[in-house]
Amino acid sequence: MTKLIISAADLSVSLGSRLLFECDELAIEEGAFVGLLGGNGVGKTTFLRTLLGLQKAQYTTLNILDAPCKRGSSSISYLPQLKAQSSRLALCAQSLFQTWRPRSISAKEWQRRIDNAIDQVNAQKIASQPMDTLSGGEYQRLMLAQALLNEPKLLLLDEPLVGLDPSRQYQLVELILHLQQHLGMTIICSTHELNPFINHFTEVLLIHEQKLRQGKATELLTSQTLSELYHCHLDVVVHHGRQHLIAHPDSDLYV
Ligand SMILES: Nc1ncnc2c1ncn2[C@@H]1O[C@H](COP(=O)(O)OP(=O)(O)OP(=O)(O)O)[C@@H](O)[C@H]1O
Repeated sequence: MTKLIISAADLSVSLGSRLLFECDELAIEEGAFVGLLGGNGVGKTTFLRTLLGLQKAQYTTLNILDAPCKRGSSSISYLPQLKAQSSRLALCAQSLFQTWRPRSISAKEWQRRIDNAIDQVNAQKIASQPMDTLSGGEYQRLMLAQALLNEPKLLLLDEPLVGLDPSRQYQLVELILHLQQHLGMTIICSTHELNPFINHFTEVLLIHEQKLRQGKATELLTSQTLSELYHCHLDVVVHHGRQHLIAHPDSDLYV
């Protein structure tokens, strides 16, 4: 039987008196590649923060990696959403990553992990450059390297493709697939950029009308479900054996 990485029951998350989302049951299996989808402001980042133990939530069960959800698990890594002016650091990534060595890991082992993570995101050339001089896409690649330093079992990605050109987007998707398929990581990825991912998600979480819903990618990544989710006419079409999402902005909006 496949192991569950996340299991939750009766989960609900509110900010003050405002309910963001709730769900009866959630079960994410080890090795899944999960797309976390929903319109702006529905609570995707808040859901990821909930898994990290950073956001207060109500639940009867919320287990992650066989233990009750808690803050600071070294088996979970998080790549936050890139925001303008994210970096004011004059340090380069190599030096910055050195400062994050946990006491339990030797300097030699940590340096091996740093080199490995930087190699994985193909960022050797920019790892010695001050972080505040990097382009948005370069910065994002190094932040992904940072998320790999702990060799996590669960990787949470919040809009990882923002700021990347189309070629870099597809390269990053290839890297994420490598982490999932060859290193066995379970990955939850919030995104508004569906086309680079649509053929690869195995599972989908939708946040819509304050409900968090889970399903197989084949069941939920359909024209109807996505059109309802984003309140506009979207078609999932197959071209050369691959799915693509096409928007029809001039058609009547769904309400
Ligand atoms: N600290 C906070 N205080 C008050 N409201 C907050 C706080 N953090 C988030 N919110 C609100 O909670 C809602 C959910 O925010 P969240 O960032 O989780 O949405 P999201 O689905 O990730 O959005 P987007 O797709 O735009 O990134 C938003 O309306 C946001 O304004």
